[in-house]
Amino acid sequence: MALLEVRHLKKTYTNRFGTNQVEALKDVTFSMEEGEYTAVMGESGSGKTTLLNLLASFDRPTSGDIILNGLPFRKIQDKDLAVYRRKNLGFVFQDFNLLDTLSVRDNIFLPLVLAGEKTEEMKKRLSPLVKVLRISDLLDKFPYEISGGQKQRTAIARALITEPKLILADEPTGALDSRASYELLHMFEQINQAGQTILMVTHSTTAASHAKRVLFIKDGTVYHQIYRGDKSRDEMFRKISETLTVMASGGKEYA
Ligand SMILES: Nc1ncnc2c1ncn2[C@@H]1O[C@H](COP(=O)(O)OP(=O)(O)OP(=O)(O)O)[C@@H](O)[C@H]1O
Repeated sequence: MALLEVRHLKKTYTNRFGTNQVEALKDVTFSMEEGEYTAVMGESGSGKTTLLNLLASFDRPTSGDIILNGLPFRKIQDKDLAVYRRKNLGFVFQDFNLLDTLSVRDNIFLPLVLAGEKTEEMKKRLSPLVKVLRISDLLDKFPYEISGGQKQRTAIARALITEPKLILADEPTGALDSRASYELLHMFEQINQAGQTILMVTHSTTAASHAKRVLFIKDGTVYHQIYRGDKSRDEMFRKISETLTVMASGGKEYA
């Protein structure tokens, strides 16, 4: 059984008066096995954020299904969604979303505090994580005292500490310089090699070339996908660039 199944997902936004409709997702179907690392790419307005919001259970689809670990989101009541999300999903955003009033340590602990986890368990999970992410020395600092790359690594620790089934990353390198981006992508690869399933939305061909698979969204549907297989990263980068060029020029080739 796949870890994540997305079936015929459709999302139509309607304005308040019901006079204007935008079909952001028309019919998106794909699945992800446990341990996969998938990047989602597509032009601006193609529906990537919409897809991520639905996968994050921040919004409900117009029709279609999202099934994580055998449980359709449809069956989860609105009042239970926040707890479900906290237990099963980890989030890494472009702008880190750390709280400036909390130390690095407390930012990382936050989802476990909200879940009522015991202090002992929180500490046990923290130490291996911060070692891998190289933020052990920063735990008593505050977000405004650390660099962008360090903030993003803190955000990754916060996402991983709940041991989520799936990490959803929205443009995680978007606010980082090239060195910090490289470090983050390297870290994602390490985390993935350790078994973590990751889905990352990105505009960056470099970022996507680190993933094991790239899904291309165009006009609200899955237009094409590339598997890394035994391709080198350079080769993967070239394939992604070619696909983006074909897509931008009307995209008949794969349609
Ligand atoms: N809340 C909303 N209400 C109405 N239309 C929306 C809403 N959110 C998105 N849309 C429309 O749905 C379509 C898909 O938007 P979406 O934000 O998912 O694209 P995207 O691929 O993430 O774009 P970008 O790369 O620029 O972030 C666009 O036409 C957008 O204008």
